[in-house]
Amino acid sequence: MNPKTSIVSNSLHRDQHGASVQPLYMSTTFKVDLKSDNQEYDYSRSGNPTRSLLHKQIGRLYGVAQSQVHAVSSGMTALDTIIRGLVLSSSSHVPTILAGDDLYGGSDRLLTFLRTRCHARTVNVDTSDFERFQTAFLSLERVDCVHIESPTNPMCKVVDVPRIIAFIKKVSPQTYVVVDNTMMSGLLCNPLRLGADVVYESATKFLNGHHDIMAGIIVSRSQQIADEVYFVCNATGSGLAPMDAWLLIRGLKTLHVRLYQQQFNAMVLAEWLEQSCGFQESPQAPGLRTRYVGLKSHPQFDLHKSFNDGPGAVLAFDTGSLDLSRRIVSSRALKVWSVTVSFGCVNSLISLPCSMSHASIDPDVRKQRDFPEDLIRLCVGIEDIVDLQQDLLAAMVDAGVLEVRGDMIHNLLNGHTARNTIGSEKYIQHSIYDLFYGGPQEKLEQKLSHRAIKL
Ligand SMILES: Cc1ncc(COP(=O)(O)O)c(C=O)c1O
Ligand SMILES: N[C@@H](CCSC[C@H](N)C(=O)O)C(=O)O
Repeated sequence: MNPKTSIVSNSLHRDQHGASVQPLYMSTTFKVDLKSDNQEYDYSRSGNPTRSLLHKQIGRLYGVAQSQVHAVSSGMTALDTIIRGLVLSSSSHVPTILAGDDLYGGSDRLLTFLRTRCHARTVNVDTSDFERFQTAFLSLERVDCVHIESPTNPMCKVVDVPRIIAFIKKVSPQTYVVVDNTMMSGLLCNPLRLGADVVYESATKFLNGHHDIMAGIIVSRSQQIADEVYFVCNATGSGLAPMDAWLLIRGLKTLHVRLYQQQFNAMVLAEWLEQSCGFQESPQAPGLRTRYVGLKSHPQFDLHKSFNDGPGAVLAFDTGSLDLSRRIVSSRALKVWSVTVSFGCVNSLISLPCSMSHASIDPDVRKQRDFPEDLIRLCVGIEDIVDLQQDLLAAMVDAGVLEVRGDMIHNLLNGHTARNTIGSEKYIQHSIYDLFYGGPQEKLEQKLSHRAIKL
């Protein structure tokens, strides 16, 4: 069964009263039957039925057994749990982690903490450049864990996940490959199928989608790895609270419709930023560059498409000037876009990573890693696309990025610019169908007719 169907299904649980919606077990303790030697629950740190239902649902998303899934209190807790369980537990040598050089600021902070305070060795390399990655890997005596994230947050670089995994499995099968799949979610990419050992997500993002809980999920390739992960969850008490697990189960049911609309909006915005909104001719913003893996102009568009089922809904653009970027993000003209960290939510968010989500990376380190300080990140929600375009355009006009000529402002305020020059419905549809199915709508229909089940 396709996960789009199974994660909505009510067959997740068998409630004694036949409740259609999953029950919430808001209980710390469970009565112990001393005569039974296989009682599932005694204490919620060790296990809770609502959390177990969530494990089952995530298992359906990733195609693994419920026992290979663990839900924890945040995405960072997920990474911490994996590292404690699989990397730091080795006492015979200095644990070594090889990670990317464009990764979420909090992950970088945790790896830096391990290096500076916990005697671990962490090395960063541009994982989107396979040759550089390979050289870095081979120069290290022993690597316990390779940590990858694709597309990277926030620069949207693509890592050749299948190639890296194949290489590691060949030259160093004992090295764990850990993938942060937050930017894609299990619906768009399943790194376990590509051979990863452990996949985790900040479920705070797409999986939940409503910015009302913090959560992380860890999915293990084998039961042996899952048992190591479970040991740490139980020992440290990092398991997700029942109410949050319940909310996450609910959020997951709409994952695919949210993601579809979010990607649709992101596709249109990215193409518009790149081609139609007049940036190229803008003398005020000569350094403008759009970064989105859904754009054919992205240098790794084909690579991304080869192992993912969609482009996701995070894009970014450089303006060429930090001052200009600050003016856009802080513009009072922004009414729909909210200046907020995070992504994957139904609401659209705009941010300046250098002073928000990635501020915890030392400015000198950001410089060494060519982190563009003027980068603006857009995390696209499910709102009406024209409202999103108009709002952004108004902020750019306000910030002085775009020159307003003639009737442009009139058109802008009346929505004509957005509808007419950005795209008729047809244009919009083509862009998303093109990406997902490799051709315009007519071809899609042909393809669908072949795929349809003959009744
Ligand atoms: C790619 C990525 N991984 C992990 C995390 C950590 O997740 P959380 O905030 O749920 O701890 C975040 C954001 O916070 C993220 O963007
Ligand atoms: N102040 C927070 C910032 C969280 S950023 C959250 C998210 N991953 C993103 O990329 O926007 C911190 O210090 O962690």
